[in-house]
Amino acid sequence: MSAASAKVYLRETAGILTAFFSAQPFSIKAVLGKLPPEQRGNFREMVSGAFRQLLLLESILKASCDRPLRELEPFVKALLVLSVYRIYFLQDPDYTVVDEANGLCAHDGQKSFVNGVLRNVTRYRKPLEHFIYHGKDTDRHLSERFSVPRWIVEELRVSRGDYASILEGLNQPQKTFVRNGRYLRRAATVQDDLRQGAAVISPGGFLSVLHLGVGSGHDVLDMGCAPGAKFFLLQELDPRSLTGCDISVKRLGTMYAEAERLGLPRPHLICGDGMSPPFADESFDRLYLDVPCTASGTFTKHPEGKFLRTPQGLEELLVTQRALLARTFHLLRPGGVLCYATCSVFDRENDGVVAWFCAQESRARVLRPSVGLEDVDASCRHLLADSLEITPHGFFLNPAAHGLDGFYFSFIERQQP
Ligand SMILES: C[S@@+](CC[C@H](N)C(=O)[O-])C[C@H]1O[C@@H](n2cnc3c(N)ncnc32)[C@H](O)[C@@H]1O
Repeated sequence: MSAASAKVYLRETAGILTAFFSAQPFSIKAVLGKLPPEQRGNFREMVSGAFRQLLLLESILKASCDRPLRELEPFVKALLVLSVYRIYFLQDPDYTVVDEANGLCAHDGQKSFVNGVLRNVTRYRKPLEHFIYHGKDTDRHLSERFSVPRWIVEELRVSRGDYASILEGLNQPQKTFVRNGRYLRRAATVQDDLRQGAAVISPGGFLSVLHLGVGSGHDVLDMGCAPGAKFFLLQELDPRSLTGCDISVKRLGTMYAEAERLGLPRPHLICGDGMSPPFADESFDRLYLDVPCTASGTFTKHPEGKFLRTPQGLEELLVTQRALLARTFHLLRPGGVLCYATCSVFDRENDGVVAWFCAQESRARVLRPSVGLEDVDASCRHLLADSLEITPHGFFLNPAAHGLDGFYFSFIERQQP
């Protein structure tokens, strides 16, 4: 790759980090869309890697910088974080990193400051372990080791004995899965897989849809359906009717082209709010409810999410999740089944919501179908087998075992009166 083209993805990565440090909105997806295809992999690696290790990178920088990091211009901080990531995690040659950081500086003042800090980083280089706290405060140690805000460590610790392993699993690069029809396998090269008609889906999403018990005589609703990973698998199961509903017209809009790409009939989609659903009660036999959540199970894929979520945001989501479950349950016919799903690893968003709901709705009963893996390619079946846990109210794809996306699902039947 030429030096000039190398700079494009570096500049874009620095741009994303600058926006983040300035508390401005940013879109990694939008940048991916405008980069030439051959630069996307480098950009993705760089931006995900920097967010994955952010707290550790900041610790390294603090040791080499004579000013508090919060006083640095966001762009300069971004450039330094990125450079330290390249030096420590990509083992890029020091001189290339310094040279390319220089090339992105706006003026000589920036250049000499960046040079000075990076000179300290490389001259007094110490192993990564040196920058991690190793004292008695385990939460602090884990927060620094896995570069995750402390509140996330605490949220996991209160409900999961294996919280350290989950944090480790979530800090790995993503493993992508795709399906062809109703068959799941590891992606080879995602772009090639997509060209050949595969669809990306998380292992947990795949298993939850297949075990909802959709039959040819069923009317099915997918609430919170966009952009459609589970919807299109539901469509493959060929129910009597399938309706997708989502509050976001923009997200719904992408689903028609995706159906066409997959060779499926034009989907029946309705823009509506699950809090006041545009359907009569008792209209459906099966309901897939993919609620908005912290998406903490997808920090492997979107490590920036670790820093965008907040404890306050989690509390608000819990209120929404309970309300959506309570409201949509009435859309089921007696004997119907709802799948409550999240891509969260926080127990309060998962079993916590289902337990709360079952305690106040006498007609709700948790079902425990046996979740088989026969539709999963033999070469990766063990990954799912090791990761799938039965919880008090549902099933949990645990990232601890192999770094798969965390996912939770529970099947709740509306009992006959
Ligand atoms: C986890 S995402 C769904 C992912 C989707 N099921 C899939 O498999 O591709 C949650 C979705 O819920 C939608 N949503 C959030 N609040 C909603 C509400 N009150 N009513 C309906 N949809 C809502 C969001 O727009 C978002 O598309």
